[in-house]
Amino acid sequence: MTTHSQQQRREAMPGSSLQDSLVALSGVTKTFGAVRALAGVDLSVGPGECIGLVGHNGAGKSTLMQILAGTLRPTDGRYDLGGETVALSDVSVSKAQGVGIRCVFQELSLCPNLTATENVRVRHAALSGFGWRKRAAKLLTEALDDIFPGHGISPGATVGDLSLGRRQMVEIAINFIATESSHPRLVILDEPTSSLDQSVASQLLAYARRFVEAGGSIILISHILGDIFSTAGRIVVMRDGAVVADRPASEFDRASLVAAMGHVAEDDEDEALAHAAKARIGEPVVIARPPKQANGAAVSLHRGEIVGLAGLAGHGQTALLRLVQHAAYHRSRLAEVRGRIAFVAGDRQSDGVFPLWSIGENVTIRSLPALSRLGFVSSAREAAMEAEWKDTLKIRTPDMDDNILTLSGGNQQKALFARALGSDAEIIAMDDPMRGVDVGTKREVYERIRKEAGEGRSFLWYTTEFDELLHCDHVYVFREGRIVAELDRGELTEEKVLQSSFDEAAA
Ligand SMILES: Nc1ncnc2c1ncn2[C@@H]1O[C@H](COP(=O)(O)OP(=O)(O)OP(=O)(O)O)[C@@H](O)[C@H]1O
Repeated sequence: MTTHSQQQRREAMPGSSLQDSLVALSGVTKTFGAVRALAGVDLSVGPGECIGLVGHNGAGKSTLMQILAGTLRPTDGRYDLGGETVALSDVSVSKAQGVGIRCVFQELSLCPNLTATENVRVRHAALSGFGWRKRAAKLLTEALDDIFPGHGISPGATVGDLSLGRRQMVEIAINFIATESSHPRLVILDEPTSSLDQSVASQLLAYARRFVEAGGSIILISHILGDIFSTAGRIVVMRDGAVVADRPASEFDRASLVAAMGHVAEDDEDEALAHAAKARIGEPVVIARPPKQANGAAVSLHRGEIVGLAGLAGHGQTALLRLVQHAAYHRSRLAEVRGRIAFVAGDRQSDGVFPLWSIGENVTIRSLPALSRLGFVSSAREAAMEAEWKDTLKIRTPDMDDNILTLSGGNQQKALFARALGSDAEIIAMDDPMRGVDVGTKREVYERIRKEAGEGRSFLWYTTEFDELLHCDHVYVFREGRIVAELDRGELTEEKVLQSSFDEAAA
């Protein structure tokens, strides 16, 4: 832990207190043009440590990790690897990898047109020569078996054909592979559970604990505070580019951690839990039957309702949302949609963000007809909409004209929310949209969804987080592409959802 007194000692005896650490940063700053992403950060990581790194969207967590992993150079400060100071101009991925630092980034970095085995080869150059394919496949399968028992992933599968969750599992496994020339000593996991369903996420966190017990180090970034508390021995809190707390996890509870991040402590949780399911009145605005459903069951959504789609990831929920979206514009024998619909993508990289456009353009694109007069888009109205949503969802940027990719991951997701919520759509379909969104913003979005549902908007919401289902009026649990249970708000429990998700007989 980098306490104040350690800091003073470090200043008195340069380098001495850093010698035991695998990697240590002091006074590190990073600027991107006018944006100061890091404002003098100290962080050291020793062997056998699991550090939970938390903070609001745009606090600087990913930037800090990119510096640790050598993919970004600090603007200023000091960078020590294995007790040796590295000149800032020499900070590089190969130097960091040389001491065993690996990073699983938030935006997946596998090559989609290669197989999982070939991606292992890309990451581990040592796997070359005769028989590399066999060796790489074996190492990958062993790592997957160790971390995600029962994963069902074939090493010969093309990555682009795998679900987002499975791609994430391959990416994680690749980073834990040890070869003759390289062993993982510090693995950075930047929101690793955001695309995994709960049972797979638990496997990963259990593996992380075993890795740390065996002397390895982990930095875990997550907005799911339960993940942090169950896994980290030490918690580092970042706010506006600075570390504002760095203490043993046992010294925090949920409320003090949320407060340290700068969010208002939550006291309104019960409000969500207490609300009763809305009575279903009139005709549904959406009715959709999964293609594999044999018994006639269908998802129905009424005006002003929040309907949740639950179950393990990849069991047909996203496919149903796509079916509904398609049916809004084309005739379909499986789905009927009465009303304008907007979609909030979960896989923002491939489905949501227009990467060459500005933040503002990404927000307003769905609303251009409403912002136009006599066929011309009014730039004043466009700017007003951008300003309103920047403020409402606290999108952290100095300028909405900046490219969308300059935003942190969570802030990109907020822009997608703004696009849908700010549009004139009567129905909002959401594909596990809260991935990577910080605790404070999530609460504001939940509140907004409930308020808008109260005013008549309808929400069809696929989520992998059980707590989010508590905001729904009705929940449909999916398994193997079919609806296997329908639960009213009053009868919803985590146990029932899990039971239906796994129960063979239920199908
Ligand atoms: N390439 C870039 N160009 C301009 N600004 C950037 C760039 N990368 C990051 N930033 C800015 O740096 C700040 C920190 O971003 P960072 O991604 O580190 O945040 P984070 O804490 O990881 O957020 P999240 O929880 O949303 O992932 C943000 O204001 C972001 O907009």
